[in-house]
Amino acid sequence: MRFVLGAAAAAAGYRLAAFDSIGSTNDEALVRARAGDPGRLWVVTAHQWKGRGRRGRTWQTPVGNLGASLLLVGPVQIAAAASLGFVAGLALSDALSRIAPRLSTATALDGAEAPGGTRFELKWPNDVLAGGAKLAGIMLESEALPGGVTAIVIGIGVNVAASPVDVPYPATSLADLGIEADAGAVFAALSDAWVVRHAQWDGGRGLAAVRADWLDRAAGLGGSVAVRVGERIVRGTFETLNEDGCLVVATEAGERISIAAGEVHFGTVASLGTTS
Ligand SMILES: O=C(O)CCCC[C@@H]1SC[C@@H]2NC(=O)N[C@@H]21
Repeated sequence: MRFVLGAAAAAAGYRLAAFDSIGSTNDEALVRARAGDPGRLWVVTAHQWKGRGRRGRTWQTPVGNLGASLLLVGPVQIAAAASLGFVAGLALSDALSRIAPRLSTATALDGAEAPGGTRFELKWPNDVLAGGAKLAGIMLESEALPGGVTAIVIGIGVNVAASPVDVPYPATSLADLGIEADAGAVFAALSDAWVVRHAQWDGGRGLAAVRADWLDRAAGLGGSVAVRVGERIVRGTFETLNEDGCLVVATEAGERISIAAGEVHFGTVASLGTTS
C-alpha cells in the first residue's frame, strides 16, 4: 500500500511515517514522541497486529484497513486536547463524505454538499457510523514529556476492506457498503480534512463551532439512550453535548446528567440491566 499525505497536509508541514505492517501506530507515535519527535507526524499502516482500542480493547486492522495515528507535541492544555477527538471525528466524516458522496448528506466545512442516502454519523464520544454500524473508531492518548510539553496521539482506525469479526456491536466497512476506496485514498483525504478542521478548532478557541458541527452529525440526538457509566446505567434522552464535550442525558425523573465517559447504546436496550 502506498501512502502519501494530501497536498494541504504536506503544505501545512505535516510529515508521514508509513508501514506495510506494524503492531500499533499509536505505540509507534508514542515511541517517537519520547525520542524527541517534534509532532505533526502521521504514522500510518494498512495492517496492525497489536492494534489497541478504547477501554483496553483490541482493535482489529486486517490487511487493507487503515490505522493512522497523528502525533502532536506542544504545550497543550489537556482539557482542550480532549476535544481533539471531536475534531478528528469531523475530519474523518468530511474525508469519507468526499470519498463516498452518495453516502453523505453532511455539508463539509468548505461548503461541499452531496445528496441523499445513508449518512456518516458521529457517535459519542468518538465513533463514525454508517447506516447505524461502526465504520471507524478514534482514540486519544497523551503523555507528559520533558520540558513541559505534552504528546497527544490521535489514533484513527477505519474499516476499509473488512469489518471486524466477533465484536459486540454492529460493524461495517467501506467494502461492505459497496465503496471502492483503498486505505491510501482514505488517508490522503483524512490528512487534508484534518488541516481544515484543526484550523477551525484553533487551539480550542473554535470549540463552539466544532461542537455545533459535531452535533449536526450526531447519531441518536434527541432519541433514547442507555449509557453504561462504570457499573451504573443512565437512561433517558440524548439532549446535547455540553461545552466540555460531556454527553447530556435528560432522564424521565427530570434530571439532566452530564457524562464525561461512558458507553452509549441507542434505544432502551433492556439487556443492559438496572436503571439508575
Ligand atoms: O476503540 C475504538 O473505537 C478506538 C479504536 C482506535 C484504533 C486506532 S487504529 C490506529 C491507532 N493504533 C492503535 O493501536 N489504535 C488506534
